[in-house]
Amino acid sequence: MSEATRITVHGDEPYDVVIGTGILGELPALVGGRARTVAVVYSENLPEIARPVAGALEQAGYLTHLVPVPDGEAAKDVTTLAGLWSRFAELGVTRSDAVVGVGGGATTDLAGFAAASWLRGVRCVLVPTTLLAMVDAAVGGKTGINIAEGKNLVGAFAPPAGVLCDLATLMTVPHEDYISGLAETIKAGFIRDPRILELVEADPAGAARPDGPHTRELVERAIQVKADVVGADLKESGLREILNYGHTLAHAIEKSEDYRFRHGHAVAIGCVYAAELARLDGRIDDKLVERHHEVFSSVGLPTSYRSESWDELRAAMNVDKKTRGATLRFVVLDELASCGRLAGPSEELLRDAYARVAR
Ligand SMILES: NC(=O)c1ccc[n+]([C@@H]2O[C@H](COP(=O)([O-])OP(=O)(O)OC[C@H]3O[C@@H](n4cnc5c(N)ncnc54)[C@H](O)[C@@H]3O)[C@@H](O)[C@H]2O)c1
Ligand SMILES: O=C(O)C(=O)C[C@@H](O)[C@H](O)[C@H](O)COP(=O)(O)O
Ligand SMILES: [Zn+2]
Repeated sequence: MSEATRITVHGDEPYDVVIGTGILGELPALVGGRARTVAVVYSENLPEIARPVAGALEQAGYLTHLVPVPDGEAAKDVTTLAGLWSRFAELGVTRSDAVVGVGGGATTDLAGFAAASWLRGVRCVLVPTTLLAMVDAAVGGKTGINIAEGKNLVGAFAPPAGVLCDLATLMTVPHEDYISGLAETIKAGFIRDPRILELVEADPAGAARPDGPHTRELVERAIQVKADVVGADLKESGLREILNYGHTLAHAIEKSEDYRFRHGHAVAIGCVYAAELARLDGRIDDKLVERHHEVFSSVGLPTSYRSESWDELRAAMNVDKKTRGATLRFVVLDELASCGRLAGPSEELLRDAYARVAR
């Protein structure tokens, strides 16, 4: 057990992200005293993590029910969501009760939306178990599911009541899923906290392991970036868009690949693409673009992607949530840790930048 760090996310209803090792004992306080019944929604892949979570709640006196959902991205669909609503009805989850979501970002996105939509909103505490979910998905209140037309197109802004990041759970995360989370961590470095980039660059192999020397600092720094941004702009009216760096192409790749492509891997490619766009638009120099290629590839993330159809990928980008009317908008860097927007880029620019990542 290690001493926990608390990062408060400010806003109308502030909440804490609690970070440490062996800190399950902190969970009941996050769930709070009002709830009696707690539905623990967890990925069916993770019973060994979900059972102790439920145990800690039972010990604290809650009537606790384990509610498994299919693993990973496949669970972020309307059928699974409807199944959760029915289960909550059976279990008698009332407005004063709570949902606890346990798993990677797919599970926390789903559990968060199920809680936000059940009875128009019940208390939700998230226990992220992947690096990606800790540094990004579980913090900030974006919840939702995918539909055939695009990624996360149905959902709600519904901040959790608390987030518990037990770093011990990271030890069993498959390597490819771990580095997928590193992509969002590195993204936070480019948009806001370059110290993250320095830590990764100094020891890429260490950064790519959950027991690396700087894991906790990387997690805390990335969560701090997310907390600062969503605390200032929950509903993405401006600043929050920077967290979407790399995501315009990333979500198009995920959709084209039927959501069987890891989110972080797509984000790494998307960030390189955004850097290439910024270079072609005269905003950043070759060195900063090369830094993107190097830092992502140093930890084993992809920096190139060739689609069978550029037209399909290009069309998929239109449903990006930053699009306004017919105007596609990208988050780009004007310099390191300073973001601008590229609105309505020409088709030629989009294709030229793509040629540089399709190598
Ligand atoms: N809401 C947001 O702000 C936000 C931010 C970033 C990403 N996301 C979403 O998060 C999702 C990606 O999350 P992810 O990368 O965590 O993927 P994921 O949830 O699919 O989990 C990846 C895999 O890791 C396994 N796993 C999880 N924890 C484990 C553990 N401790 N030990 C062993 N295996 C474990 C899961 O069973 C799964 O097979 C995407 O749907 C993405 O859109 C949301
Ligand atoms: O929190 C945000 O805001 C983000 O954009 C973080 C992203 O990493 C995340 O993948 C998010 O789910 C994307 O949101 P979307 O609105 O583009 O679906
Ligand atoms: Zn993301």
